[in-house]
Amino acid sequence: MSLDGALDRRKDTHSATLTGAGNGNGNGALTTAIPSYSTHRLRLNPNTDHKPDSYEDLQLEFSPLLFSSLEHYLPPTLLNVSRESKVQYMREILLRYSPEGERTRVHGLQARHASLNKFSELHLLVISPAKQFLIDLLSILTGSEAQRIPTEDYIKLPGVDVSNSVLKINSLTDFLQLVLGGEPLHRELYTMHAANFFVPSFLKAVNECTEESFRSIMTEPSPGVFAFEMLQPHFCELLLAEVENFEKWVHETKFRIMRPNTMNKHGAVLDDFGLETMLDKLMEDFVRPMSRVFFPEVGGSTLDSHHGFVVEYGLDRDVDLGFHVDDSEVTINVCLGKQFSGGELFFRGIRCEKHVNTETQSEEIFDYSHVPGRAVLHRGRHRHGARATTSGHRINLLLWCRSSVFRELRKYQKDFSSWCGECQREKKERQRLSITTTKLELLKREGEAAKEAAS
Ligand SMILES: O=C(O)CCC(=O)C(=O)O
Ligand SMILES: [Fe+2]
Repeated sequence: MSLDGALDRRKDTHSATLTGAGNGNGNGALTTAIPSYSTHRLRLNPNTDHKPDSYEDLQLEFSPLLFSSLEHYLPPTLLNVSRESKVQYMREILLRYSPEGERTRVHGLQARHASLNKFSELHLLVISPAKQFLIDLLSILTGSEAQRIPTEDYIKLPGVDVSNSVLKINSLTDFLQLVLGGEPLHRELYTMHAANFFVPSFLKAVNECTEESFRSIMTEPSPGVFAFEMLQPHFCELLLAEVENFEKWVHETKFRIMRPNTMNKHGAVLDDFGLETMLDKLMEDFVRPMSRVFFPEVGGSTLDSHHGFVVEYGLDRDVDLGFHVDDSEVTINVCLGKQFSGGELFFRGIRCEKHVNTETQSEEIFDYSHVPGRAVLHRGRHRHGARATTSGHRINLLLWCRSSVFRELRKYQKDFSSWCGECQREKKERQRLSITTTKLELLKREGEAAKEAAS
């Protein structure tokens, strides 16, 4: 692999749109022919600036408010088409939620039995930006007024005992998963059970939470790269099965998911299928304590958001990964399995934005071989890539952790010599020059003084 070319800045695609499958380019053809559902797309994040039409005057089988609400989620190209086209498009999507034969009328609205049963036991904590849409959709599905409890952002369903179960909905994807029947396979993964997830040595080190305790379980084979045993084999198996299950569901429902970032064609964003809360805990309670100790100068103690995903390599998947820096302050990369050869990570020194393409010094060259269950912790700005996985399948869990404080402060700084290898070298060079100049100046003065004394 060549490292000569310009290095990539990996960006996640997480904030981009969630799209349905098919070509669905959403043009005006919709007025004359109603394509099958598979061509209908919704955005994951609503366009909040869009002013929706009113549908109050139309005789529709769904609440007019639902159509207005759903409009925010239409693909951009559809926002300005005629109201009739939008209605057709949105009806098609809504009808999908209440397929023929499963439909019933509750309080004059359509509801889907299966969903109704599911929801009747649930207290939904909705964290999604799609909140209002979900509330409207819930009203449709349950046939009664779903209520938002503003202080907690819960949705309460009338006549439902909410004390026993709480289900978090983080995203529209979560919701679709629930409604369309894409149930999680291993629910125990969705809340943090540290004793089941991590190996005892890792738990002990985090509990003690000192540099000494961390170093006792880690190696630092190259400055700023820490490797340690972290995940239990059973947890890796469950997570692999969960990812497989999710991908099967995606395939069956023909949803096209967003890939983890700009450089992968395979893999999945774990946050998008309900693991966001668990991964947030992983960042807060496990990654941040380590980063506070090892990476304080890049916001390690103030990590406050994450992007969590899996990457999948093999000859029939992504094969390798080009030279890049992550869009993170701190990255934790844990190998989940399975059997593979190749796939080594190569590291080439830490750089700030200005120096990202500067030369590598020999002492910055380091290669790391992945081992299932083992984690690598490094700064996001540590330049790296992954060599080809030459046989089998390699699946890794990645958590890119970010600090908004660090990102804000960075805007006002120019010198990053506390972490950037090149800034450090430049600073040392400046110091060396200034010492030499001072020495020369002193010598000159001594010479002059000697001359004066002699004359
Ligand atoms: O394949 C790997 O282990 C590296 C993945 C990586 O660097 C990334 O996803 O940012
Ligand atoms: Fe990376």
